[in-house]
Amino acid sequence: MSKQASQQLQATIIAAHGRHYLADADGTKLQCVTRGKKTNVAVGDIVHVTLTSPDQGVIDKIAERKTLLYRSDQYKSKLLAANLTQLFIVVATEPGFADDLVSRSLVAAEAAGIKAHLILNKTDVTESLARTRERLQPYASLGYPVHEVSAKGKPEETMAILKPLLAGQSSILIGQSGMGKSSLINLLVPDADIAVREISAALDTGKHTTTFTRLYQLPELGPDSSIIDSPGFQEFGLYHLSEGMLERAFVDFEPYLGKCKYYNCRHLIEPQCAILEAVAEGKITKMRHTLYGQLLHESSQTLY
Ligand SMILES: Nc1nc2c(ncn2[C@@H]2O[C@H](COP(=O)(O)OP(=O)(O)OP(=O)(O)O)[C@@H](O)[C@H]2O)c(=O)[nH]1
Ligand SMILES: [Zn+2]
Repeated sequence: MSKQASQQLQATIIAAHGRHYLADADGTKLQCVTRGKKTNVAVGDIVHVTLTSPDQGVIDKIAERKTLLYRSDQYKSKLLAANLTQLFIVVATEPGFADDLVSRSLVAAEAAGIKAHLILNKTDVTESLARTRERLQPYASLGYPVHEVSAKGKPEETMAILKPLLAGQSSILIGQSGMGKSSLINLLVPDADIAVREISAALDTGKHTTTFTRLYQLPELGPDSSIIDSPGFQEFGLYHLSEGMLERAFVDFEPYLGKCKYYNCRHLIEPQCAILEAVAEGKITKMRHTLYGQLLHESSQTLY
């Protein structure tokens, strides 16, 4: 009699907390750990798991990723999610949103090869609607779609707008705290709260915290439809982007790249720089160029 081979399964990582992961293998939830001290697994990863008990396993292999979204600080980069096809930045009429965070999210999406959209929530707050629309105009001009919704005021209309956008896609919602991200998730995933409690228990996060990224399948929108909810954050560090990646992640720079006098132009103070000329002519906004300069500076500060 041969010893029974330990069973291997393919699963999707649906939540991560430190080195503890929760994976979904055709509906069965598996608590997983990595071998050694590796923390290179992201929510959305397709993994091969060797079972150590009916609901526990070890991650042996990560399948090749289609995309990988990061953020980073000076010291390390952090995997946000794998295999995304699109990213939604949630902003609201109230409280006000930070342009810096929106712009950084757009740059991160471009660098990862992920389509980016904006969602303007709380359109029922009419006092600040016109002003917020105005603030979003520069992003719409860059070609990023802006979808107006009201999770609390018009839940059905909101669902009707979002569902077709999410069908067949792997999406992530990101945004600052208070924009209504949880309200949108609760509309799209009615039992999200229960799932969060289950995940917290399985990952032993200690309390019913929502400070972890988690993936929800959206089977009613067709196969391969899922949405990832990430904790609200106030910063989006992009220290990991190289200079070459940065200039390409600014869609508004595209028509001018390769047209500077110096092939290695950094577009900061160089003479006959096509980007600086476009800024002077108002074809690239000062806000975007300033952010580019800031990100270039950050990318030179990495300690890893
Ligand atoms: N007026 C109005 N308020 C909304 C709407 N959507 C959400 N809110 C409110 O905005 C507040 C924040 O909503 P949440 O869904 O908790 O926001 P969040 O972005 O998940 O915030 P965090 O949980 O802090 O990350 C709550 O008081 C919601 O009731 C909306 O469409 N209109
Ligand atoms: Zn230049």
